[in-house]
Amino acid sequence: MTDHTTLRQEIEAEQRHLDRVYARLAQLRHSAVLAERDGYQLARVGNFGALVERDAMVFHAARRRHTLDAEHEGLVFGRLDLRTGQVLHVGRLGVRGEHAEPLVIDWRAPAAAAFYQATAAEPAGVVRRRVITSSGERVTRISDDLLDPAAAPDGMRVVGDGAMLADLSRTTGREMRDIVATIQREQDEAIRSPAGGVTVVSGGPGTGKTAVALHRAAYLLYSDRSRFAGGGVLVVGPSAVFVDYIGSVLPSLGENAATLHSLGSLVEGVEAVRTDPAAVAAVKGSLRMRRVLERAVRDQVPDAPDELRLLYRGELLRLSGAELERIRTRALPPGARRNEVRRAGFDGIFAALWAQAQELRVGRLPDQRSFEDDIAERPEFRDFLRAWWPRLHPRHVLPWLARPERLRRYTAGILSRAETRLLAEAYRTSGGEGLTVADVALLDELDHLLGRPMRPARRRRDPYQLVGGVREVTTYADRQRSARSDRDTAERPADYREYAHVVVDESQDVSPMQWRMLGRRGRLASWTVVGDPAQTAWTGDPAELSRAQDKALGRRPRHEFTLTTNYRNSAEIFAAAARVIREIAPDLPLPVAVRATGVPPVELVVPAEELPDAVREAAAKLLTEVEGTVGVITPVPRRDEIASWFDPAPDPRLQVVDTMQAKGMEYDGVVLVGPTEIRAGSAAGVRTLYVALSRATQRLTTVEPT
Ligand SMILES: Nc1ncnc2c1ncn2[C@@H]1O[C@H](COP(=O)(O)OP(=O)(O)OP(=O)(O)O)[C@@H](O)[C@H]1O
Repeated sequence: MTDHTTLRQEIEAEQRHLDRVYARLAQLRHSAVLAERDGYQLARVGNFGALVERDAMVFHAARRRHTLDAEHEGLVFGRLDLRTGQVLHVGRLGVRGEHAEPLVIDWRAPAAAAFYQATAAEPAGVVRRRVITSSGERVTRISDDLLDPAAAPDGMRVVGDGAMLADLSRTTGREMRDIVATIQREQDEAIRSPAGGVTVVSGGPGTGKTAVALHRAAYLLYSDRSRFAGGGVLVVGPSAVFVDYIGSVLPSLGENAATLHSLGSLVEGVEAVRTDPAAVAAVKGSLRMRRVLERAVRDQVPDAPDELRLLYRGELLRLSGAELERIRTRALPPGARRNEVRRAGFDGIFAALWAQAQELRVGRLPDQRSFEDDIAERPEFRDFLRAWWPRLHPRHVLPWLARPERLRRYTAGILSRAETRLLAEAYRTSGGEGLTVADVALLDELDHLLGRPMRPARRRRDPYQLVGGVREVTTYADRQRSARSDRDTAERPADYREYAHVVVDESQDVSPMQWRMLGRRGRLASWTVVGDPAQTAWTGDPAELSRAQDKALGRRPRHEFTLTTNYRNSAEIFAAAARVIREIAPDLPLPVAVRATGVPPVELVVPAEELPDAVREAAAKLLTEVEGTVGVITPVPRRDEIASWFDPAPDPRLQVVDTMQAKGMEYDGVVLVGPTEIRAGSAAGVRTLYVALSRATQRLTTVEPT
């Protein structure tokens, strides 16, 4: 029998299993439709527990099936032949046959762990591990590892040539892919780490930290759904470009219960994408900004009325600017939240006016209560209160920092003169350009310091509403879940900001003020924090940074994992990146890049005036050499200029990003513009260059102007 025939027979055998699975799914889907049509009476008959389970299974099956239809990804991707003779198929969701026999085990279930963890050295009862690749409902490839040859029964066949490498050689798209079929053992350990406490995953470029973080979110949602889907899982990445890139991984795993945000979009209604120069980001991100903002929130509003005049029964009642200021400061003791003690300020005004009215012996003075009612009715008095002590939004207060006189007062003794100048300049020049990512943490801090005026309660959502225009499979379990989550919503504050689990990606770039912002969202949460200190762009105080991180993460137990294999870069490309980081960290342990292409990076040096043509040509060349995406990575200040060289865009596969937006990203080909400028751009320039050099899977061209 030829190898080819063996392979075909094995593929056919897997196809038969896959057909059975899809047939069963079709049945489950059908019964879900029936269950829905029959209404919710079902829950009242028969064994309650069994019904709930069946409903849940149907719900999951249909929902996941829907996702899979959309994703065209393989439902079943693995098979384990165990020493016991048992055969398990591993897939994206669990499916049971008509007699409750497992047809597919969810990859997150304990029984599937061996698929990722078994090795030849420690086979964990697995004789043969098979990776099954399919397209739609057809098996296209299989690839085996014989882990325990001694235990292999006669006739067991071993086929294929390494699913992992085949997977790594696939073309990079604009969106990250899930790695569920080829998760490696060290990654799996981090993914399945205990749900509580803080899981810290570190590792060099391309080691799969982001992939691990996202699969971990899916794992947690599976292993304790009520806790994590009810409370919410927040996934935070550095930039909007990055969040777009990773946005489809969780849905492809059948998960829609996580919330993805960039650091620039964590505050409701804000979507900041601009970044500050490193020196400015270091000031805005410093914990000292908290003290600066504390002063700001206690300050007078600009253009506040400087006196109050009120004619009452023929007498002029008057509070001077100094009196108003005394009342204001008395009503706003240190630590009080301005928006929450507004009432105390108003009471102070009423009391002062009443005292004056008594002193002036205003004729026919009613009792104090009626006096207050009288003046509270007056529109001009209400206007005064609104102008004197308005309800402040963080977006009202942040621009106060753009006023040099105010900024000097707020920063005196806290920031150095040079830092104050940097900040003043940053706010002066930002003019109409809007907020930067670092400003968002300041807004969040202001929100915290100002406090929130009570808001009207939100309307309850109809738990049986249409989802996306299509009625979701609604089962008893579904309705229970919906009722529960509605209750949760009602019990949470209207500004629901506390999650059950927070995943922080590219954590090395989270500033101290941003850690405070994250900490507020995860006071009761468990955490997954992934990052690589060698890639940090932070140029501020490192001690302050670790203090802020420790504070956000609290005293929860930490579980640390290190990833050691670089799956992204070709060995040739990573060697170029490694040379750069070695300049400042000669002893840093670096990951091993597993894939060689035989193509070294290209280094071009061109006269400055020829730069646009050279960059365009280099990009055009890479677009012909690779099938997937090409990234043009620029120094931060030149992004818009260089993007204009590609207007109109020559190819949808091309993206122009600056070095900050390039964080966490991946392209098949990269044109890196101005390595020297990137290196000199900030105190963290070498690290930033290291990040930029480690973005490409196949081709890297650097273009240096002279
Ligand atoms: N087990 C795996 N199987 C297949 N591909 C993998 C595996 N692990 C990682 N990869 C791929 O390697 C690439 C890099 O992964 P990822 O972006 O998660 O790395 P990272 O550690 O976050 O990188 P960086 O720190 O440079 O941003 C991705 O294309 C990812 O799909």
